[in-house]
Amino acid sequence: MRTRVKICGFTRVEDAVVAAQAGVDAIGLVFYPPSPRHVGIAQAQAIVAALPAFTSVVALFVDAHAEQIHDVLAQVPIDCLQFHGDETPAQCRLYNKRYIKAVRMQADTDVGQLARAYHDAAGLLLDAYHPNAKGGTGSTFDWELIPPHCALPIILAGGLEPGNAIQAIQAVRPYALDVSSGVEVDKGIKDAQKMRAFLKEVNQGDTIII
Ligand SMILES: O=C(O)c1ccccc1NCC(=O)[C@H](O)[C@H](O)COP(=O)(O)O
Repeated sequence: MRTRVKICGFTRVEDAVVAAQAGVDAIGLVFYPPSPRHVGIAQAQAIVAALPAFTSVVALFVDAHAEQIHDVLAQVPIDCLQFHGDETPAQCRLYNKRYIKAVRMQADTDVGQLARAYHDAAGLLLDAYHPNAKGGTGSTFDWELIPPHCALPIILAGGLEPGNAIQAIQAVRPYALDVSSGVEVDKGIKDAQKMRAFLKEVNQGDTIII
């Protein structure tokens, strides 16, 4: 099975269009005001309206109030939610939407236990831990912490870039890769060449494995 790619943290229509043309599977929109990649409703609507069919839209939240999430869902066509905070399984299930639970990996993180707790998630996104940031840090983590088998699709994130995508695919064999900082010129500003290079590398990685 080919490795899917989500590029996260778009703030500009033109960047999302380039990503879609290059073959990205999903784009991520950050609805978390402290993030430099945060988008408002109008900007999110403009980005989604510019996308072709079959490019999924993932909306990312960090411990958001339910009203904020309902507000986004009512106004922006979202395919999937992504929770990056301390949301419980019950909170993730409130919206009748497919969801991804993000986990910031530490030495004692029990991925198997999390997969059981969030058993109805569409995937577990495994990201680097940082004491002061919830995501989008550009840091990798020790991929040895990921168990070889998991009941949920694994979405590998954290410090990916053109240059380590093949290595990531070979080491982890994830369902998908998720990248943000590694394809940017600045936070929220994507680099067309880096996005294309990343997607090309993932295709190469899949070819090597097959
Ligand atoms: O991107 C952000 O600013 C962000 C802020 C708060 C929580 C999550 C955030 N991003 C989540 C993502 O899905 C990123 O793509 C993921 O953390 C990987 O980021 P990076 O290491 O920069 O590739």
